[in-house]
Amino acid sequence: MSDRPKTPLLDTVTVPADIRALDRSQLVQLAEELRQETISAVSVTGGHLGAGLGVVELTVAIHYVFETPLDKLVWDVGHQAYPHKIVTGRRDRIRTLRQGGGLSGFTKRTESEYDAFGAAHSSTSISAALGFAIANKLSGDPHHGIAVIGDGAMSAGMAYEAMNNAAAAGNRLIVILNDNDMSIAPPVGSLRNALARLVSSGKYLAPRRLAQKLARAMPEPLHVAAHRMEQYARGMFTGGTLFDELGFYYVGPIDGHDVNALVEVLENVRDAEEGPMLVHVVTNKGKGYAPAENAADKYHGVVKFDVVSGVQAKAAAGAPSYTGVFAKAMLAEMERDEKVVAITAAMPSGTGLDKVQEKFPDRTFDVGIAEQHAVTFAAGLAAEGYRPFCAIYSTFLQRAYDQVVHDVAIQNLPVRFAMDRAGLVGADGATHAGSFDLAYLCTLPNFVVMAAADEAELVNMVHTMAVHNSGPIAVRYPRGEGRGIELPQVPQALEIGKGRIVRQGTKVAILSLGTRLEEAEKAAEQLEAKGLSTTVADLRFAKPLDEALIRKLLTTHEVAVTIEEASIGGIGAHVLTMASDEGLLDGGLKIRTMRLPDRFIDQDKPEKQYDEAGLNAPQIVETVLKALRSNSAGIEEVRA
Ligand SMILES: Cc1ncc(C[n+]2csc(CCOP(=O)(O)OP(=O)(O)O)c2C)c(N)n1
Ligand SMILES: CC(=O)[C@@H](O)[C@H](O)COP(=O)(O)O
Ligand SMILES: [Mg+2]
Repeated sequence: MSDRPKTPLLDTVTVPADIRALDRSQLVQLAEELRQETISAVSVTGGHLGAGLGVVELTVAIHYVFETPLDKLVWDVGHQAYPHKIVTGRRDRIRTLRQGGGLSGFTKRTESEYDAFGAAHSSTSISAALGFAIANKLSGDPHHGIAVIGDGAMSAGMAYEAMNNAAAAGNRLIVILNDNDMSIAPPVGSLRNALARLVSSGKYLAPRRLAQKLARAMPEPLHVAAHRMEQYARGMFTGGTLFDELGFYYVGPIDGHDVNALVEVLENVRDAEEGPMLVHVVTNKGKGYAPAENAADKYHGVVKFDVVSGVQAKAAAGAPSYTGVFAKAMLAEMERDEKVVAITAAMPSGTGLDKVQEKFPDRTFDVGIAEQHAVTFAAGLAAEGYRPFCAIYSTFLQRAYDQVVHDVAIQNLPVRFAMDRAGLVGADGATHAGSFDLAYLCTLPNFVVMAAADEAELVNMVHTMAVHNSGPIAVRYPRGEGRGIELPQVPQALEIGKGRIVRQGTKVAILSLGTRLEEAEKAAEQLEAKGLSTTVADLRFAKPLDEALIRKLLTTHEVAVTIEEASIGGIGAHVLTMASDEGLLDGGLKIRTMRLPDRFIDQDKPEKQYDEAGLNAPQIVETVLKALRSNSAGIEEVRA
């Protein structure tokens, strides 16, 4: 248990009104105590640390200047909101972060009135804050919509869609750009250079401040001319024009760790008649905690750690992660075929492509937080004969669905999709669960969709994708470790649409897709022990179905159960559709589908989440027994 820091001033703060009751001269101390409390809390919970440490002063200044929760504060991604949670009535629960029944690791409307908008997927904050701003303008409410968005999140198109529409909000919309020159990895693209120019032009603030003072001192007609001069002053000296052209009044760059400077600027911005405003603050990710500041990733995501040394708890040496196996398989494919290229959307380490980038820097592309662009960029590469792998988490690929349909499926272009984090993901909770990729991909003509049941399967599936060049193909695999089984030395290309029997029985058939196979095999053991001979099949392909295998299983067993770690609309739905189309249900077959429930599952340990989802061995056994007890009407007969 890490010793709690001494926080005499923070102890007097429960909600932001308590901050606003303080003297401004006390804010520096408050910020430091808030930083120490954040470090202490995350040392026992793990989670996102660096981003939160970078916005401690900003959090204090925003809640000091603005009348939250009446002013609506929207944190982009929300991973930096732990200090915000501590000063908005949740300090007593901050050590339950990202745990079952505890606080979410992101902002969440149902958790607090101070969480104006839920987040976790990036770059939504300006759109949401604009919604609040326009609502206030329409209702005559003088309060603001405030978006705090990072430089990484600013690389997503959605941010520009929102800014393009923002002028209508006038002074009700305030965007605070938190520029720490970091995404999860260093940021990419031209925006980074534009922001760097802004930051390096520190002298800029003086001329504009001078122009402002002039503008205010002049009578009306000259005031307009001076205002225009002030606008040009901005354009002349900095890239602030980027935001000016989008209709924002650019203010910055400001030292994001100088709480007094922040308060002064935010008070001016709050009271400005002009708008929308964009305040550019410059911060350090991991600020105030040396192990984070000195880490390459600035402690973006950490497990429990020792506060004094910063050393993170070592996970017991287990099986290689699916991500690591994927990266290794990608390296082999890129060695073998120079046409194979790899694309990530700001997740090089999360997808394992950082390892690939080291070896093949010219054939590995980090496009920033831009999944839509990533997919169509890959489609362009495929159209030109390359073999692009888009490595995008299942949940983040949701953002690029139209590009998947319109640019890839309809044109039948051979883009490969490596969908990591498929299924339930544990501490990140519902926003990051990869629940829907089977539903959203298996409806698409031309697509081949696979699910790896273990890490050996994943190696063969990556190879299958590399050599499959006649249309789009996707593989899904979960977060975390594999089963610790031997990997194929020479990967084998799988026959498209062919599943496999992993255990032969006669009475019960379990049709598994993906890594629930392990639970299916356990369930088969338990059923055999009850005298119920059980077949287990790994379908491997969600699309195209192995119709011959499925037909055989459904016509030679009394009970059939499908199981997948995916929402409704996955393999179960497709097997039932095939079975009903072919009349395989007419002969009294008892078939049940097991899938994720039709609700969002909050953060918890993955095994607990799968228990809650009803997808573990005991629940498979129970499903089979209930089916056996049911009569022809499907009604469970109660034993006398
Ligand atoms: C659509 C989407 N893609 C990817 C991610 C993964 N992700 C979480 S935080 C982050 C980096 C955000 O960088 P920035 O906005 O600069 O915030 P910082 O961590 O630097 O404070 C990324 C890529 C995400 N949350 N949402
Ligand atoms: C905040 C965010 O979206 C990412 O940092 C995400 O939490 C990473 O997830 P993994 O830890 O599964 O890579
Ligand atoms: Mg950043």
